[in-house]
Amino acid sequence: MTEQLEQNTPLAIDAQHLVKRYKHKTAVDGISLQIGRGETFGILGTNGAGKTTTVEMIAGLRQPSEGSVRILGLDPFTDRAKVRQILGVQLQQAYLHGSLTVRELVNLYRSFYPNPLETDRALSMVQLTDKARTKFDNLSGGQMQRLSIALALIGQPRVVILDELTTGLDPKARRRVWSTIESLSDQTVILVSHAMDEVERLCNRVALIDEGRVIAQGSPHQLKEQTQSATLEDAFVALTGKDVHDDEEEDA
Ligand SMILES: Nc1ncnc2c1ncn2[C@@H]1O[C@H](COP(=O)(O)OP(=O)(O)OP(=O)(O)O)[C@@H](O)[C@H]1O
Repeated sequence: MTEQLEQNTPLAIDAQHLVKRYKHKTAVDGISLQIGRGETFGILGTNGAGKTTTVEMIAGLRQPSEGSVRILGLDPFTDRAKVRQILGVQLQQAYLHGSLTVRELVNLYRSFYPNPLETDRALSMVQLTDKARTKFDNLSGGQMQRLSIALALIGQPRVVILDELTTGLDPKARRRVWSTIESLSDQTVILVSHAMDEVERLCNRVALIDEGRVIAQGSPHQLKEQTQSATLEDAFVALTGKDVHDDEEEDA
């Protein structure tokens, strides 16, 4: 079923004119993204730009006010059960049962997928082998983060959404996670990030989001060329007029 879909659908993600309105705020204001199979696609933007809302709508976790999403041709709302089998998601805050151990959580997530990674392989991939018997609540922030990455990848999903992949990890752990992401073969990755080095290293294409809209899109190299910038961070500042670490309150 999934194989058939992939042959018929060149795009891994086809998001058309996504809008999310809250009572006093339009968080996402007409975002369209077309992401090909096998791409590692970065979503960059300042705090409050609408990145998380966008990927939550793509993942079927937040209902759009307008627009549509297809993941390998499937609608994440109406084809929820099928999408669950082909999609892995790492969100900024992991809502996991704190009294379960790391191994129990990995085994629980394995049970959701038809062809999951072996438990021990998943644990070693994120250097949590020696924490297998530790309860989630007793992990450090970085260990929780690494577990959430393992859980996003456990089902060998065709499409993976990673929101703030390595925020809070130490430099060594970041590099290991990057290698893990680089080793994913033919999976499609959407990476929401503030870290320019991470985006530049991992992503073949990037969308810059500002105030709920895509203001620029292209490879990191193209964005630098377009703005005659030496670094992606400089390109970001040139295109948005903001620093990537600006807070929305400071812009108001
Ligand atoms: N449930 C909600 N109700 C009202 N406003 C919301 C809600 N969720 C998000 N927002 C607002 O929508 C805007 C976009 O939020 P979002 O979390 O998507 O931004 P972001 O780009 O992911 O930011 P960050 O980098 O800080 O995570 C923000 O102004 C936020 O305050």
